[in-house]
Amino acid sequence: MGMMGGRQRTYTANSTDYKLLEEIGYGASATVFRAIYTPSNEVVAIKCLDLDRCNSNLDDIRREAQTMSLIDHPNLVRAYCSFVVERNLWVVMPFMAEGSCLHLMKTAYTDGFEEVAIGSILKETLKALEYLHRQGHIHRDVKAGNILLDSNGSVKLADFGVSACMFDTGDRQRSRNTFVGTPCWMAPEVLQPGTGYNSKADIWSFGITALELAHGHAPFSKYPPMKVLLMTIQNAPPGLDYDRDKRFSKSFKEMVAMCLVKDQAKRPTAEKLIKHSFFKNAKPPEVSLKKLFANLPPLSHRVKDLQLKDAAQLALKKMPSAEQEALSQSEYQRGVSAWNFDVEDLKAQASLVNDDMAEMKEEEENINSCSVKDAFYPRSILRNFNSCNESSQDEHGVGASGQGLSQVECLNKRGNFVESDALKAGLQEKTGKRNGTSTEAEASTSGQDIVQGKTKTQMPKGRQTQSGPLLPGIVLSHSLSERVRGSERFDSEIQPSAEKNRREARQAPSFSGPLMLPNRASANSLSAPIKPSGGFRDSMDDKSKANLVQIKGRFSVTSENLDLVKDIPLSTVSRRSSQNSPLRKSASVGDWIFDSKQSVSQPPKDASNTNMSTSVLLPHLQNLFHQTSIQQDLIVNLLNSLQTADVVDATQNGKLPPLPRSSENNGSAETAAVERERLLLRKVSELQARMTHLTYELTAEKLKYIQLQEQFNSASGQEENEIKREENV
Ligand SMILES: Nc1ncnc2c1ncn2[C@@H]1O[C@H](COP(=O)(O)OP(=O)(O)OP(=O)(O)O)[C@@H](O)[C@H]1O
Repeated sequence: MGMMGGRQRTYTANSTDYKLLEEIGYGASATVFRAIYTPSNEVVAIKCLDLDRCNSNLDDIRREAQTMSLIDHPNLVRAYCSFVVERNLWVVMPFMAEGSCLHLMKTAYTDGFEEVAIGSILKETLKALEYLHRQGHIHRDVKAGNILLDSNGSVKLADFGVSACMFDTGDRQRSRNTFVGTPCWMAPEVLQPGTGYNSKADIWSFGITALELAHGHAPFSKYPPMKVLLMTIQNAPPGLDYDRDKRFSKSFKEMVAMCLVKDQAKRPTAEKLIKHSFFKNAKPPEVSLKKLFANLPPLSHRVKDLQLKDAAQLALKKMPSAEQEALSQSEYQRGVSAWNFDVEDLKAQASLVNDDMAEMKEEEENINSCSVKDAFYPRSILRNFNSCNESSQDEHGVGASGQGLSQVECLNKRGNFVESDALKAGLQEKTGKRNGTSTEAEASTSGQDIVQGKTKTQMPKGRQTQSGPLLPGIVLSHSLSERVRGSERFDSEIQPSAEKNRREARQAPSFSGPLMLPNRASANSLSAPIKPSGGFRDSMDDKSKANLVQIKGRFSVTSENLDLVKDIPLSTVSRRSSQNSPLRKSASVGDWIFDSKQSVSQPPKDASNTNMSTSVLLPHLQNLFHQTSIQQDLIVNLLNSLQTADVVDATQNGKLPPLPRSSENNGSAETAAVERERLLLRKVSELQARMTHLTYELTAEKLKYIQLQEQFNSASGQEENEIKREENV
């Protein structure tokens, strides 16, 4: 049983005493529900943390839970009690009817709040920080998502999941050299391992939160975590812009600038900051904040709307990029061909696809960066657990106990992704009632949403309601290996879709991949290496494989669209015939080489078969004749162009020594002239050799042509004879 601070109201650690109502929020590792505590009929909030997704030292969880239950401040959300239900930890807290500032902004204030409201929110938050810091704690996750509002306008800072005790020593002190929190809000010194940090890290996050409340989003929030990390370390600190943010006062801008100083030593303490003129003028929250939610639907409706939005975005993210590409192209075509398109709509759709593809990359990067991050910083996202502990209600024992808030390592962004994925899985997954209890549990989220006293019956017998105070024995009763197995099981249950997504993303064509050419010479790229195949082409269907030469941006360019025969008059040669031609382009040198085996020693089988009817043979031979004459022309053209181009090239490339300009250096001029002559001679002999080679090819082609003519003549003679014979008969 837990008590409400030092006051008399108590809360039992028994899940059957709580009726879960609708979902009111969700985060990386937890889902929060509105609930009724039946013994007193009081509305509370219950945060259900999935223990399988938290990978922490359970002793730390217990210590942290004990410590957190001792925190008591009007601007801090404290836990009434906590207990384990199935594989979840339930944390019972006061219900904050208007949810988080982040939710509120997403719902109705996408461009941020007015300065008056911001002033009140920040002042209350700063009071909470001042208290925490005085108690020796660092919150480490100050952000709009963790600032909760009640309908009377009161403001409370929540989620101590990543908080740490400044008085920690030894291992726990060292652990403050780890990466904890959400990158956008994290101070430079937190992002640089080894630097060490203190409560001033919260002041930086507080400054970022101020910008978040002012603009509706945190600076750099569109970028992937690793980029945010680098930008925070390398760039000048973000701030309110004197031109763009004209609507904000000088004192607000000044206060933000004080918080966002890179050198932590130069940042003010919470105690000092609260004395700033910006806060002196701040209005009481009940005056300035109530009107923010005056005309809004209840929190549960807002949360549902946001979930739908998130789900739609996720669905788009899951769409393989090829489909997105197709969608994008079809949208483009539809828009362009209809001529009645709404430009704004098109732009929005295009940007949606674009953004989303960027986000998909981001997602991928997040996954990668998380593993990188985890390698650098063993603790990524940490969460808070709180326990009710009847025997530890000493209000002042926080620092004295020396037990700092533990760090509870949880799954990273991937977990976040899975969480969103798991939304579909329903309430039972989130509340520790997974096995065969879905119907009842789901019913609890619909309609009037009340799960009257069903929680107990929903528990599987074997592990039913391990409720009671959060003590090591209880938590540890799930042995670590069991939890690891559980974690694996969970991963395998939920991950396939996430994994599939990632696989799909990986298998999707790389838009920045190399330029792939079809397996034949492209006449306008004489020096380009020809790749007969490529990974990229493998992912395409055969038809597009044959034609695809480049994919860039959102639209693929196919060879159909390209004039491949710009420089040399190959356009008359049919593609197929040029492919089968004995003349092919050498990939390495760009020379035309002659496959004499194919052309001379292996006369066409069809042609050698004199029994074949002339009507079949004739078009074939005509075609060959046509090809051969084209090839003859081609060789002559090529020869001519080579003879001139090579000399010009050689001079331009500086292979030949320049002729001396003055008569002063006669000796050196003579040497240069000799050298030049020598090089020219070599060039001439090279050209001669090439010419001989080409002449050989030409002769071979001529020979082939004569052979074909002979075959043609004999075939037509035979046919004539046959016709005559038939006539005679
Ligand atoms: N006591 C409460 N009353 C009302 N809403 C709450 C309460 N606690 C949490 N919420 C809502 O639930 C959301 C998620 O809660 P919380 O931040 O504790 O989860 P989390 O998993 O730690 O998330 P994150 O990792 O994003 O911080 C909050 O942003 C808020 O909207």
